[in-house]
Amino acid sequence: MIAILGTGKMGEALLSGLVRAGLPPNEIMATARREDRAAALRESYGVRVVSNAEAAKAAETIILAVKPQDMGTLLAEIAPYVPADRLVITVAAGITTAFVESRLGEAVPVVRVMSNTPVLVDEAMSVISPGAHAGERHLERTEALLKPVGKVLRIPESQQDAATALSGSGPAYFFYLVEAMVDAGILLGMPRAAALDMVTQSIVGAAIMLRDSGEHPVILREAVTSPGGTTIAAIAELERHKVRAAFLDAIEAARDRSRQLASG
Ligand SMILES: NC(=O)C1=CN([C@@H]2O[C@H](COP(=O)(O)OP(=O)(O)OC[C@H]3O[C@@H](n4cnc5c(N)ncnc54)[C@H](OP(=O)(O)O)[C@@H]3O)[C@@H](O)[C@H]2O)C=CC1
Ligand SMILES: O=C(O)[C@@H]1CCC=N1
Repeated sequence: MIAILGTGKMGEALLSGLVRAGLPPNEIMATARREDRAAALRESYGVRVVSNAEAAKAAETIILAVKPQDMGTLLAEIAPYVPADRLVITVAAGITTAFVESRLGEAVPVVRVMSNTPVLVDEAMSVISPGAHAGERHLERTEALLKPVGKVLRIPESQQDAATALSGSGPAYFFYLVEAMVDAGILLGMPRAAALDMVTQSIVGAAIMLRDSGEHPVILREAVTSPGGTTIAAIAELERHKVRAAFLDAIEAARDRSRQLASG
């Protein structure tokens, strides 16, 4: 039995992935804070929505998917019901395995995961790190859960905040870029729907080339950038506005915010 505690956006994305991967709904439990949310989850996935205590008691694998700010309260609630033979997976930004271990009060195996919302289309990037009491079999169990919904990479926990900033938040940067490019299309007089189509297909095409060609992004960009042409005119403006420096600063700010989150 697998339980997802705090089934919001990320918890539901993981839940839907488990169901798509063929896990029977009667082997999944979910928890929610509001009854309307609980009813919606029951209705959409056919899973049992129960209390946190009930889920913690019954599940061999417990996935903690509340916001970092709610993690202390949730852990205090479930601590009496989590013996050391369980696997606890935390997907919250900034929450360390040590934070979870210290509150569960037993030698509970904890694996920290940072995934992202493309889990909804089986294209997640999930990075995983073991806590003090988690071994190879716990990592393998975590990988088995996450591999059907995307790519999984093991990283040292010291890199989790950076990974949160890069791939956890990453999809938001691309959506933001798409918004900005569509606005540019509107500025140039393009209908919104056509602009969105053009930008979306360009980002999908570019992403697939990047993933499947094995080429470095610089080579791929250079192939688009004709001497004296249109692309270099745009790139000159991006450089003038220090877009690369903005990305470096932005992702560093996200990493710093991830580090702060465990302290509320
Ligand atoms: N969104 C994303 O792209 C990603 C999010 N994450 C991580 O996932 C976690 C959840 O984020 P996200 O899904 O965006 O946030 P949400 O607010 O959508 O999800 C959290 C859910 O937990 C519920 N909740 C809070 N406390 C309890 C409790 N004690 N018992 C039961 N349910 C509870 C909330 O209920 P209510 O609706 O009533 O507030 C909410 O539905 C965070 O820790 C975040 O860092 C990680 C990677 C990507
Ligand atoms: O914005 C956040 O805090 C979460 C963590 C990574 C993506 N979303």
